[in-house]
Amino acid sequence: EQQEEDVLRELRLFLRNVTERLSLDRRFKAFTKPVDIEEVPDYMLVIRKPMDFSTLLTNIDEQKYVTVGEFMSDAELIWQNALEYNPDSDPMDRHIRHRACALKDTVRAIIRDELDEDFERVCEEVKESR
Ligand SMILES: CC(=O)c1csc(NC(=O)C2C[NH2+]C2)n1
Repeated sequence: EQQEEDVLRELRLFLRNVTERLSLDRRFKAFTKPVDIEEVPDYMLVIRKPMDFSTLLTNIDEQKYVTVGEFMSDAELIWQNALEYNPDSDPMDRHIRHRACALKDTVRAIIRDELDEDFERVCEEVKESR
């Protein structure tokens, strides 16, 4: 009913705000768009489920996420994929792993500081009722 639509609209506003703030952070530039196959041809062979901020925003607008937990499952792919694709000791791999770890800690801190537990509980109840 209407109250449910109000809750999901507020969720989308929160998730868009978080994702847009991450997209503006220069440390996370490598994560803003899907990896370019021309530049990194073997990426799709190694990474089964690519994810990036622009895809998160599209998913939000397509109302894919009913809870913050569902959003986090996709958001976590961004740093998990980067750690998987860049395992070596060479400086470039270490650099992107450092940024992936910074992204993980940044997202977790934002959710801890800015998501009201009661709000997420209401979203979970909407999800269970569907
Ligand atoms: C988004 C992401 O994880 C990414 C984009 S390029 C890249 N890694 C490299 O280009 C090479 C450095 N060792 C492989 N990782």
